[in-house]
Amino acid sequence: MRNNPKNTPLAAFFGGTFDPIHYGHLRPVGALARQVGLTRITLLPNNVPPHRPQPEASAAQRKAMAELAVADNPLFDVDDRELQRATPSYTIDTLEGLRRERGARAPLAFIIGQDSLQTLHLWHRWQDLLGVCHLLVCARPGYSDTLSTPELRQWLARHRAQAPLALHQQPHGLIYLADTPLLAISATEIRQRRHRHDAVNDLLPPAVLHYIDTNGLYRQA
Ligand SMILES: Nc1ncnc2c1ncn2[C@@H]1O[C@H](COP(=O)(O)OP(=O)(O)OP(=O)(O)O)[C@@H](O)[C@H]1O
Ligand SMILES: O=C(O)c1ccc[n+]([C@@H]2O[C@H](COP(=O)([O-])O)[C@@H](O)[C@H]2O)c1
Repeated sequence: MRNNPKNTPLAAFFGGTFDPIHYGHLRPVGALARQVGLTRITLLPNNVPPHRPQPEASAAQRKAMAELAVADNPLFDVDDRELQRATPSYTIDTLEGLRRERGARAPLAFIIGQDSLQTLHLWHRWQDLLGVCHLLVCARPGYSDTLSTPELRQWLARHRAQAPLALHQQPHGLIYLADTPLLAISATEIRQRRHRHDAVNDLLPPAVLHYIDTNGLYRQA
């Protein structure tokens, strides 16, 4: 594995449907940034999520909510490249594009929650992901640390990083399971609460809630 001779900072991308973005996204990745020493997390809202029903909010609305959620936080920015493609937002395609832009030696990471790790073997070309990036995994309540298939368990054991330092030294190839706070929040629950006209203000940033209200989002079941 080639190392990182120029000490390029580890770039971390956090993909999601973000329908809508909520504290269950933002708080674990904030803790992850402190643990790993990330100076920038780039949110990557997807256009056509590969393995789930299509979002209720439009791509433009989900992007706008992501931007509002992080407007006051210099740790984050938003990259809308997946919104430019009408085809399914396969993560490997996006990461290969980022790798081409950044060169072979720059350290690159993709952030997922524990639920995504459990189903990673269903992703398009999942076995190629570590050839392009590291995977940083946030804990999520209700999803076990033990992976669902023997294949995934062996793959994790082969690639697991015990400490964050190696993530900065190698350009790709490691999986880091971070000890992040557990937040039992999902976008599904937020949409359902809105459909029932129940409050959601404790679950997402006020600017996002204001946008949801102003645009009448998540009112039709
Ligand atoms: N509460 C949470 N804790 C940790 N990770 C989370 C949490 N919510 C979402 N994630 C992670 O964030 C990424 C994007 O998630 P997504 O936008 O699908 O949110 P979601 O709340 O799971 O949405 P939905 O309920 O619509 O499926 C995924 O990798 C997911 O694992
Ligand atoms: O590449 C794939 O096959 C793939 C399958 C499922 C999810 N993903 C990506 O994983 C991220 C989290 O997905 P989701 O559905 O939980 O929002 C988001 O960036 C998706 O585009 C990617």
